[in-house]
Amino acid sequence: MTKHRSFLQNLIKPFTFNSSKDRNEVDLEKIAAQAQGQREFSFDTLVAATKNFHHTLKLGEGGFGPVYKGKLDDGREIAVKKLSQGSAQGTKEFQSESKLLARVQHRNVVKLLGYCVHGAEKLLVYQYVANESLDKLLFKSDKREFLDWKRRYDVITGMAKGLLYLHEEAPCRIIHRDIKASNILLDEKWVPKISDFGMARLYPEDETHVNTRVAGTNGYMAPEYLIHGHLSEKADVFSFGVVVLELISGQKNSKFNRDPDSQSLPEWAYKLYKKHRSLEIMDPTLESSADADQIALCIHIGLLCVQSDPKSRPDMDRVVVMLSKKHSNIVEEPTRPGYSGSRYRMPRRPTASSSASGPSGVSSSQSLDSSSTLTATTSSVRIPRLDPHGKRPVKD
Ligand SMILES: Nc1ncnc2c1ncn2[C@@H]1O[C@H](COP(=O)(O)OP(=O)(O)OP(=O)(O)O)[C@@H](O)[C@H]1O
Repeated sequence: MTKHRSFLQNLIKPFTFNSSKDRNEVDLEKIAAQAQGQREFSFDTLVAATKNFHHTLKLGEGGFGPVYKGKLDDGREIAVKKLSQGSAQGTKEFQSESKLLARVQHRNVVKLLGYCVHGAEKLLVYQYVANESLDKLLFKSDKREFLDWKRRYDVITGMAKGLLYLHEEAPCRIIHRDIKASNILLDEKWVPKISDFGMARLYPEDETHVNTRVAGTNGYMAPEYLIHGHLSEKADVFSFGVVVLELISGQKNSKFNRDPDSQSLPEWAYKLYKKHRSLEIMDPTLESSADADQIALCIHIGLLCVQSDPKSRPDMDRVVVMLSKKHSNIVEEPTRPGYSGSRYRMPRRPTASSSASGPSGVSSSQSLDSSSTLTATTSSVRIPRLDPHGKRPVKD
């Protein structure tokens, strides 16, 4: 029996602690709990950090609300997003989703430091990313030269790795839903960081918001999401492909006008690809830094990503593998690109009563025909009218 007991004690030994170790254990738990608690910021902390949300600290305003720059007492710079009230989520869900999203950690994804709930207000606190967003660099002629080919290639590979992480490796499955040049931020070392991730989880079934963003993000939306609301990782793959083609051409898809015979940047790139002239889409400012093989490879990958049929598009895992190749010796051949909503405007007609898109809501019906152009059908998708910036429904 004694023998038996000492055997048991030996067995348990590694799992028992003396009193000082016990204390350490308690301390560690406390620290962990505090760290966890830090994910919840008090409103006062954010008021102090942003000088009461001073207008001079406003970084901009997106579809989810205004974003302010701030500085915490410990010196960390932050970006605070005040969410618009449209969230369908209650406080509890918002808190648990935000906690989960705060565990998302990747070099190519903006870090969510935490959140704050103050009465009806909900706020998200991000790490501050010093350089501008990709759209501000790429589509402004005086800034484009900062983006030589190496930097653009690094943005492409970084975005691909960040998206792969969100789709397959993060603590929860994250479809971004809004990959576009303005949601790629560059840090002081030009490392690309995907911002605004997790909005599909925080605004899960908010039709109004989804529709606002569908309309507000013309040029990047996968056709099946734009038209039928089908959201999957492949919708992100499509948007990624558009950004790749924008990075190479310096052309904004939603304002595409380089070729009167092409409705969009992907279509233009596809036509040239078919004639073995794909390099002609290259931004002239890249001439001195270009690596022709790498650019051809990226155009090929971009075209695979923007294919009309989501099933034909590669997943991000495959994209990362393809990007690591030296030459464009990929076996997959791209088929026609899907239409991403840049040139076609659906005929608008006012709805009788539209709680989803507000009094100005319009109902349009669309589908893709075999060549991926928009045609009218009886299925209904609500598309609100846009303001000149394409962000919000316009009140009639
Ligand atoms: N973490 C951050 N660090 C630095 N600037 C940021 C950060 N997050 C957002 N910004 C800036 O704040 C502004 C608003 O960003 P936000 O993502 O809300 O909107 P957007 O990308 O312009 O539009 P949308 O809501 O349609 O995506 C942008 O200029 C963006 O560059």
